[in-house]
Parts: sequence; structure tokens; C-alpha cells
Amino acid sequence: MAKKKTKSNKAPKRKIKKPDFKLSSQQKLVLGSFLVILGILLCIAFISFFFTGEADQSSLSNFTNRESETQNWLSKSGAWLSDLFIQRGFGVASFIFSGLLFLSGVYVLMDIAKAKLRKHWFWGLFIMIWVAILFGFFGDKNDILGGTVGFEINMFLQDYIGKIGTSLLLLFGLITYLAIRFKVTFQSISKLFTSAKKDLKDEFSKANDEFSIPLDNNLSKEAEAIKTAFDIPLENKKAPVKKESKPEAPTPLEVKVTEEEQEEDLEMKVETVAEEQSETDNLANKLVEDFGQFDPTLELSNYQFPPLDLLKKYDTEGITINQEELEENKNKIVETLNNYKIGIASIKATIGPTVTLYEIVPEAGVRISKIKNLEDDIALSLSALGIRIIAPIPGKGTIGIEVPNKNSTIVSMRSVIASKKFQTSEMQLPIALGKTISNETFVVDLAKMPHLLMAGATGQGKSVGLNAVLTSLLYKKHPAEVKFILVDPKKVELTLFNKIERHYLAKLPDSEEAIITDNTKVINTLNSLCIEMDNRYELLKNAMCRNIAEYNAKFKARKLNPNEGHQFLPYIVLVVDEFADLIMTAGKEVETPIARLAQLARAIGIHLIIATQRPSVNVITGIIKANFPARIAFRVTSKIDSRTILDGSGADQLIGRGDMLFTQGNDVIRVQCAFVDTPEVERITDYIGSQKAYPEAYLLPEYVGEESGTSLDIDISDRDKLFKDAAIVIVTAQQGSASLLQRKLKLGYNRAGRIIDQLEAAGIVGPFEGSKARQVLIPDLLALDQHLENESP
Ligand SMILES: Nc1ncnc2c1ncn2[C@@H]1O[C@H](COP(=O)(O)OP(=O)(O)OP(=O)(O)O)[C@@H](O)[C@H]1O
Repeated sequence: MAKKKTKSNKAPKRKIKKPDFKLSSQQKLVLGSFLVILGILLCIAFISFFFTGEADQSSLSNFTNRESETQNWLSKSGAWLSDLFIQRGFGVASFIFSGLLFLSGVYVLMDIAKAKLRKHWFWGLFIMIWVAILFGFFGDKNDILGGTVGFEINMFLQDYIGKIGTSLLLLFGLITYLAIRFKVTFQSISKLFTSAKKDLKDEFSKANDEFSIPLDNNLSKEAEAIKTAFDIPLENKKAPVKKESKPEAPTPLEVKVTEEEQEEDLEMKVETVAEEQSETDNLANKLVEDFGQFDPTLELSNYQFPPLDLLKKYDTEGITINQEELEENKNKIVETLNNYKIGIASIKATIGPTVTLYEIVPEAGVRISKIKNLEDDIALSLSALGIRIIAPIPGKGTIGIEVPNKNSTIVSMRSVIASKKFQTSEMQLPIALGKTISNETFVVDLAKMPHLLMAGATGQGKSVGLNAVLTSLLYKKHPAEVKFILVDPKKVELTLFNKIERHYLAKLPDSEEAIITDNTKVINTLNSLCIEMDNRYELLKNAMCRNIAEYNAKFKARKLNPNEGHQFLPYIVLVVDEFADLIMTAGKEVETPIARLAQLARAIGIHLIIATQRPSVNVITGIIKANFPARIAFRVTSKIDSRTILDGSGADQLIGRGDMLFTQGNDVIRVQCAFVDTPEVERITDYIGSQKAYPEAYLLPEYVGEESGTSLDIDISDRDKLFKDAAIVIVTAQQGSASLLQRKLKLGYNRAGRIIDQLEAAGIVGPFEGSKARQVLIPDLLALDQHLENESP
């Protein structure tokens, strides 16, 4: 029963497929021209009928006889068709039919919407019958004006509603046609009459004055427009209605009508008011129009990014599945857990480059902590190092057991750099670190981290990791966009990057080597970086930007004036290999600026990468840890070290050789670090180094340690070597401020302050005036030259 019911319910729902009447372009051409020609032929036959119709009457009955002759311009068919349509049909109104055929042909040819055509046909046939009846009303049975149909319908109507009824019905038909087809209203007609009457009146009075003015010209535009609406069935009808809004006939009724009509027909133009632009915006737009956006890479516009071929392909690349090993490991895991009475509902394996993840779903009622405690037992039964149990895997509801593969595969730098994920990444500072356990390329954004702490026992892959980070950036960033400060106390790890000093490195103005190997220089560099940070914040504040990306975008759009100290700011990445050594020798002096930078530098594009062998608490202090949420742990020797770096165990169970754990605050992800060998780095740096470079490395602001600062130097010989440059800057800008010197000459605050004091002593700037800039006492550079000449002995 129930079945039957559902069947009967469903039956009506079945859709009947409509036949598809879509014509191809060729079919449209054929059909369209057929209709056009048919329309023309009919029209010719109809016209001919008025001249030849009578003569052809006799031959109509002999249609099949080829001998009989016809006068119609289209011969027998013409005679027969016109007799059918005009004589026995609708009279002269039949022309409408031929017109409709012609119009249909045009519509098909030009592929115009069918809905409009349907309307034309409906109203065309309507008016055809109406005209036929109208002529039939006045004519007799054989009258060709109304045709037989017109006459017969008329007779029929007259039998039932009489002559008056028929004429009223005809009038009603006409009103209906005009009202619906041309949207004519009572008001528009009455208005037509009023305005026409008024115009006529005016013209008559004028004519009386001037004697001769042709009447026809004097119909008002409105009258003409309505007239047109009656004559031609076109869309023009909108125009006259609009014009009625002229306040010529100010009766209240008319005003209302006008409003209604406007609502219907007037299209409203919405004009959006452009936001007022400030003077600088206008100037910037003009500059961008004239010169295009500022291109920071212009100075090295021919710079070529290193090609992929410089990186090596490895034979051991690509994962090979060892089915036996998988099966064996699975059995051992199941067995070991069974020994402890832990049942497994399901098990699944994901093979990565160095480890395979076995995901197990324990049977209901098993405590997770119980499995977690069996880590060592499972490691024992699998007789493998580096087993890690993740219980549960976040977001998955399973327990993961990571087991190292017997034959690990190398993840080449080439494969991660070539990956789509890296190549198409839109990150600010993308780093391809390696591959995850599910063999996906792992790309992170250093700008988002915003600083990175790397730790791992010696020989576990830190230096390779650092090289992978630097290589990633070299493959993605133009020398104008990123600068590195490399600190390498071991003196050998990063020396290769010396070759790209003038492309990618930043250094202190007075230092010879860009790569810093001396610990005392590190202190100066870090402090200098703090000054650069303060300067950049000042620039951002003046430009009203919240971060470097916004600032650079604004600078590129030429909205910031370089004469006010603005410039395109490259990202600065500080890399410290062997941080422990630094802390040992310099202690607080290093820790303070590092902590300051770590806390504040994220917005202005300074990012720190710090690597250490010894992740003990006296090296990675609380304040540093707090500011380095992103951490990479290579293999460490003890659980305590693992806890220091990751805030949890796990790093002690890694297998080394680039096997690492990455965390950015919450999840810990196991990644096999990409391997980049020294010869590969050498090839890359050679390739970049051989290209045109900047005249010198990116200069950091000068930092002069407090202890080397001297008090006011009034003695000319003791003046700063930038004294003259500073004087020129100050006189040119006519502004005696230390921060101007800091920006223009890239000086530290202390040195700039000292130079200002010297300028005061030399009588170039006035005395200190609180928060206001000092007065400049020399009006121009010529006067400055004379002033300094007079001074010198
Ligand atoms: N991602 C990797 N893939 C394969 N092998 C690696 C990987 N990373 C490191 N290794 C191997 O480990 C060796 C040591 O790596 P690396 O020099 O980076 O160690 P380290 O942690 O910097 O040691 P140290 O602190 O003593 O400098 C490399 O020579 C290489 O053979």
C-alpha cells in the first residue's frame, strides 16, 4: 500500500522534457531570410491585387490549369494568395500580416528576443481584425477594404448589438489598443488638446500681429510627440511623456500625472560623489600617472633570480614504499599494545620522507595515557630510535605513532623550491622549510612568525636549516626587498654569503666585513638595529602607517616624499648562528637589544632568526622565549633541552639529520628539513655575486657606544668627521634638529646630538629650545662656506 502511494506521489513530479527549439546560426539565417522574402512577396502580391485583382477573378477557379493566364505580378500564386487574404480575408488590413512576416524574419536574422516578437504578433493581429471590422462597417460584402471576414464579423456584431453597439465596440477596441500598446492615458490626451489649443491660440494672436506664420510649425513639441506615438509603434513613446513635466499647464491634476509618469519612465542617474582628495594625494596620483608606481628594483632592474638548476637533484629522493616494513611495524605495534591488553579498532599509515605515521583508533574504553606511557615499550619492540607518540593527534581523534623509516629519503632544496606552494606563495617572506610527514611541502612566512628560534644538538642540521631559510629568501626576494645581517661566531658557516654582500647584506658604516664574526661588533650591530628600528617607527608614524607593508605600498604609490626622509624600506633579517656563544661572552649587552628588537621590530620589517646548540635556560632566557613564539627544534640530547625549546618533550626523540619539530605557538609539526649542501649555496652566491650590485652593502645607522662618547667638542680639530655634511643638511633644510641628522646621515641618536652641539659651538645653529627645533643661524650654503672658511685657522 505504502509503496503504491509513494509511486503515485512521484508520478506527477516527473518532468516532461520540453523539446529544444534552439536554432543554429545557419538555420536562423535560412528561416529568417525565408520569412523576410515571404513577407515581401505577399506585400507585392497584395499591391498588385489592387490593379490586377478584378482581371484575375476568372482565372482563380482555374488555378491548376497552366494554360490560364493571370495578371498578378506574382502570377497564379500571387493572385490566389491576395484573393484569399484581401478579398476573402481581411481586406487592406492583410498588409499588416505581410509586415508581421517580414518583421519576424528580421527578428530571427538578428537574433532579437522572442518575447517582443510575440507582442508584435498579438497586437498586429488585433489591429488587423479591428481595421477589417472598421472597413466592413462602412463597406459592402465584396468591398476589398474590409474583406469578407471584416464584413461578416461586422454583420454578426450588428445582428446582436446593432450599429451603435458595433461602433462603440470598435471605439473600445481602439482605446484598448492605444492604452496598452502606447501607454496613452486620459490625461495625456486631454493635455495634448489643452496644449495644442493653447499653442493655436498663441499662434493666432501672433498671426494677428505678424500676419503670416504657418500653422503646422506651431504645434507644441508635446502635441507633436503624442502625434508620433499614435503614428509609429516605437519605443519613442517615452520621450513625449517625459517632456510633459514642463510647467505649462499648471493644474494640480496634471502635476500628479507627471509625477506618476516620471516614476514609471524616468531613469534615475545616481551620481557618486568622488571623495575629496588631499593635495598630496593629487600630487601622488599625478606622479604615478607620469612615472608609474615607484619601483624599488629599478636600480638592479636586470637582476636575475638564481635558476633552479643550481640546486642538486638527489637519487634518494622520492618515497619508496616498503610494504614488508610497513606490515612488520604494524604487527609489532598491534602486538605490543595487545600485550598490555589494549585493543585497536583500526590502524592507518602515512609515509613521510623520514618517518611513517601510524594512526590508531583504540577500542572504546582505553585510556590514552596508558598508550602514551608505552612509548619506550613500543620503541623496544620495534627496536627503533626516535619513536614519538602523539596522543591524541589534535583535530583528528586518533593516536599517532611516528616510526622512523629504515631508509630515509633526502628532501632536496630543489624539490621544495620548485613546489607550486612555494612558487605561488604570496607571503611577505616565504620560507620553504622542508616536507611534512604527509610529504607536503612546508612553507611558512617569516614575517608572520615574526622571529624564529632554532635549537638542536651539534650535527643535527641547524646550519643546513639556516641555509635553507636563506636560500628560500634568495629565490623569492629581490635584493631591494630584503637585507640580511649575518652573525657567525663560528666564522665558517656563513662565509659563503660574503659574495652577495653588495646585493643582500647590511652592515655598519665603518665595518669592513659584512658578516659579523666578532662578538663586540655584534653589540654595536644590535644597537644600530635598534636605532634603525626607532628611525623606521618615526617614518611610519610620519607616514601614518601601521606596518612596513602599508608604508612601502604608500611609498610605491608616491604618496610619501623622499625629501622628507621617506624611502623604500627593505625587510631586514638578522641571523645569529650560535647564540649561546654570544650570550656567554656578552651577556646582558646582547640580551637587552635582542629582547627589544624581538618585542618591537615585527611591524617595521626586522625579523630575527637565532640558532643555538645549547637550548639551556641561561641561554634562552624567559624574556627571549616569550618573544620567539616560532621555534624549530632539531634533535637535542635531553628531555630538559626539549622542554626549554618546545615547552614539551619530543625533540629528544627525533632522529637527527634534519628531522625537526616546528611550532608556532600551538601545534607541533614534524618536518623533514630540506637539505642544501655547501656547494649548492656556493653556486647560488656565485650566481648572484657575479651580477651587477649596489655600490655598497645596505648601511645601518651608526652606533657609537656610550663609553666612547665625548662631551661637547668645541675644538675644531675634535669635530665629528660628518660635521660638514651635517652642517650642509641643517642649512639646506633650515631646521636644526638631531632627528633630521639621524635620518639623513643614518646616525645614532647620541652622535647626531653631539654633532648638533658642535654646530651650536660653531655658531651654525642656535641654543637648545625645548621641544622646538633649534634656530639655524646661517641662511644658505654660500654663507655656510664663508662661515667655515673664516673659522679655519
Ligand atoms: N635536512 C637534512 N637532510 C639530510 N641530511 C642532513 C640534513 N641536515 C643535516 N644533515 C646532515 O647532518 C650533517 C650536519 O648538519 P649541520 O652541519 O647542519 O649540523 P649543525 O647542527 O649545524 O651542527 P653544528 O652545530 O656542529 O654546526 C650534515 O653534514 C648532513 O650530512
